[in-house]
Amino acid sequence: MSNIIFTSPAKYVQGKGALETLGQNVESIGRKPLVLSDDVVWEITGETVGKSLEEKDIDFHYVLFNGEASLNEIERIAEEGRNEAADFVIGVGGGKTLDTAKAVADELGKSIVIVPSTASTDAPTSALSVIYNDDGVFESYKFYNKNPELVLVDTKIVAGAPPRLFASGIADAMATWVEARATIKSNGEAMAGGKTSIAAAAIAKACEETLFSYGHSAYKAVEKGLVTKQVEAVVEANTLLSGLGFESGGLAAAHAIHNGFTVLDGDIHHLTHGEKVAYGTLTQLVLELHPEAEIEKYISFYQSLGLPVTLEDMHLENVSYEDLVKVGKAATQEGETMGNLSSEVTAEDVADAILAVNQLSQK
Ligand SMILES: NC(=O)c1ccc[n+]([C@@H]2O[C@H](COP(=O)([O-])OP(=O)(O)OC[C@H]3O[C@@H](n4cnc5c(N)ncnc54)[C@H](O)[C@@H]3O)[C@@H](O)[C@H]2O)c1
Ligand SMILES: [Zn+2]
Repeated sequence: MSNIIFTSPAKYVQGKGALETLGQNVESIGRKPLVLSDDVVWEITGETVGKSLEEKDIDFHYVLFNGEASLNEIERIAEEGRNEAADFVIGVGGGKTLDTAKAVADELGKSIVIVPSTASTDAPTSALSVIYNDDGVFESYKFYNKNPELVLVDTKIVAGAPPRLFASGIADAMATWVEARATIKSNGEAMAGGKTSIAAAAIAKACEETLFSYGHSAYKAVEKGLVTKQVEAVVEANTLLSGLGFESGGLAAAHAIHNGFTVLDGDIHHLTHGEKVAYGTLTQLVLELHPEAEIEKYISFYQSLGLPVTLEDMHLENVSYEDLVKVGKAATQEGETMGNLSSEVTAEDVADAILAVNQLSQK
């Protein structure tokens, strides 16, 4: 019997204006960080990051992120880190920036500090990256020995990001309990490499409860750029609860189907990670034979957040059955987390369930 494994970052800080405390929170970690961020995010955060680090005499080297969490991009940035003798890495941005920053830190053998600029995924807390090829097709999960040293979330910045990203983070987080529950039921293994602890299960469950309670009002607040108590709760659910809950709780069909969707060409590539996960979650609920009323509760919640629940929403209204079987093949391939739902699910089962979600959502 394998062990229970629970893993987490050393420290999590969240609040309005938290970015101003970056310097004081990292001064014990190192003196010369490589800071990775794309141009959009750097425009929003660069001045505060710079000021906060300079206050503590921390001399940083900024590198512009090019947009894909690919092995080529990781190698390019790691090379800069070596040349600059960086002694730790700070990633500032969305999921792809953060995943790349984690991989760079691992290459350099240094600590990683994560500053999410959006609550769009549960990437911040985990000790893994999702790696794509340069064209954005899912390639693999890359695992590390250690979680981030620090995750620091400024809710003012996160709430100022496009509401679509916030809704995407809710979708990623809604998958957490659905997938952890399946992993527990099948006695599967979580991403952390062991069985699900009571702690991880409780966190995953609290994640879903928080989102059903406050997700919609938080989304409405973010549409107006407000940081309410509801927003704080949902940012915590999207980031901390979902992050701990998926990594130590387990992924199953929803994320395997998300990864499957990335093999398709076309407009689906313009959807966010969370949007594809939303449809994957509904597909998992169908595969699990949940009562219609239960699935409809998820569908209407997603609809209220502008998340995709039909094939048309997914830009797949003209998709062929063969292409859906391709998605199913990728989702059920050896090593995919579909095994945490059941090892008996076939590519055709996935294709049929994707179509069944579309039918349920038309009602
Ligand atoms: N490692 C993990 O544990 C894990 C978990 C979940 C998801 N992921 C990965 O995360 C990635 C998806 O991340 P994502 O959805 O954040 O997308 P992303 O990183 O591709 O893009 C985010 C976009 O939002 C913009 N942005 C970020 N903050 C902003 C702000 N405050 N204001 C305006 N624009 C802002 C960025 O410039 C960028 O264009 C996928 O690759 C997925 O596989 C990883
Ligand atoms: Zn995810």
